[in-house]
Amino acid sequence: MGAKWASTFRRLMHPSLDITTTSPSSWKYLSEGGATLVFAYTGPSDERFDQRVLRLGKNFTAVEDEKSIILFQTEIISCLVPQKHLVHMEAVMLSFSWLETVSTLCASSRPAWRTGDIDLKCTSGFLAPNLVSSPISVEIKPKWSFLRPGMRTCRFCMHSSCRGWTTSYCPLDLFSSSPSRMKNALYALYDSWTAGAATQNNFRLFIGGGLVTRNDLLPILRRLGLLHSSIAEENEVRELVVGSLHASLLQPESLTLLKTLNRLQRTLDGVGIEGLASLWDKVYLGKKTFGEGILQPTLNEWKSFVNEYLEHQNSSVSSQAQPDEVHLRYCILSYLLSATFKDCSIMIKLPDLHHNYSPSQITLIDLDSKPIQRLQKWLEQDRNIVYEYTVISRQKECVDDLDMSTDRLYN
Ligand SMILES: O=P(O)(O)O[C@@H]1[C@@H](OP(=O)(O)O)[C@H](OP(=O)(O)O)[C@H](O)[C@H](OP(=O)(O)O)[C@H]1OP(=O)(O)O
Ligand SMILES: Nc1ncnc2c1ncn2[C@@H]1O[C@H](COP(=O)(O)OP(=O)(O)OP(=O)(O)O)[C@@H](O)[C@H]1O
Repeated sequence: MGAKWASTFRRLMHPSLDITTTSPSSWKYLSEGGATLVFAYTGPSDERFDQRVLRLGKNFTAVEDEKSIILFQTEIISCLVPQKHLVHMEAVMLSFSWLETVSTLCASSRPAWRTGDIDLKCTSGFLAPNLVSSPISVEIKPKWSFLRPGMRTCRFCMHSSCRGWTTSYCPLDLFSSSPSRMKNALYALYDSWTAGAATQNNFRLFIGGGLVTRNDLLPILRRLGLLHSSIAEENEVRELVVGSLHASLLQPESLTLLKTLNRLQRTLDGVGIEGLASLWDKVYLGKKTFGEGILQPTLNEWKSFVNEYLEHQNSSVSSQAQPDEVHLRYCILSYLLSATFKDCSIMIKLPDLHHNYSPSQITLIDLDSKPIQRLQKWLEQDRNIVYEYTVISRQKECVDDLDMSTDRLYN
């Protein structure tokens, strides 16, 4: 056991911060996803909590415990993504009654369509830096950034069409490194956000530390003095937000991060879910259904996997092609990790709306490991998406500029 790992582990097993010493009302509901709820600290100044968020797991979801989540990020994800684009997380102690009060207090702030509640039985949660405490921050959940071999339409565009979403956002534009295509992607994200599709979660705007809707946007920008008095039209605000975001994503650091995310998603996807299912059949010869009896990887297994993956990446040696259990396990872990990167979000702190030159900050969040039991769900989901999409008469052609030649692993 390395010294760094041992000290991380000790801190995780014995979180020193007891959050129940703060008032539950000091934690303001900020946002949520399918598996967690996130609260911002708004209580009396306290250096342990100022500018921090608390992330709490939901019940009825297969979320790993906080210690495993943190170790997965500090020991595994940090080998693949530069630390400057990751949040530092810290475990904190919780109690049933404290969580119960937080749950009651936040009920009216949550979107009606979101299911699940705080898991009251959790004894620890985690703190992370508040990435939306600056005047303006944007969250983009970019989703799958590459075209699967043999496909003409990307997974996101097929999926949104099947869900009846009206959006022209295509992740391949966002990841293209082409300024004009990236700008189109940002306009598309912004426009579907202003169209008010509540369940579309690819774009969120935070102003003054809170989530805003299209209706709040102008008044809040004015109230916080973030808008020149000459700006009166919503369309002008659209130009300012997209322009500022565009400038921020065109900075070398942002472009490199987008390339890294694209390459991780693409290379870890490996043989794809169909390829994985057929590899499974070759190994088990019909004796086990896809994913049956499979165990969540341990931290050590993840470490070995990442080492092997990085070796293959740097030497361009492809993984062993024999259909044996070891190779199958490698491909499964690879796919599982790709699922994490396909579902993460990018948080961008914008300096302001009127100056596009100041440095912004770009961070990846939601890099938890996915439950291995989802393999069968992913197979069925992808088959359904492709099946439903193939009956559509006017299929979209997404453009994937695969150019990995200039994109080296950062480490
Ligand atoms: O399957 P997808 O692509 O729809 O992704 C799910 C997301 O749906 P989305 O397409 O972003 O609306 C879904 O997001 P929402 O709950 O819709 O915001 C979750 O992120 C889900 O992962 P988890 O349950 O939090 O581990 C995601 O599930 P996984 O595919 O990561 O298992
Ligand atoms: N460090 C942070 N600072 C500010 N806001 C955050 C932070 N971490 C998460 N959030 C907000 O909370 C939301 C939920 O967090 P997160 O994406 O980690 O949860 P999740 O349940 O795993 O999401 P999903 O269902 O999309 O996988 C994010 O979409 C974001 O809006």
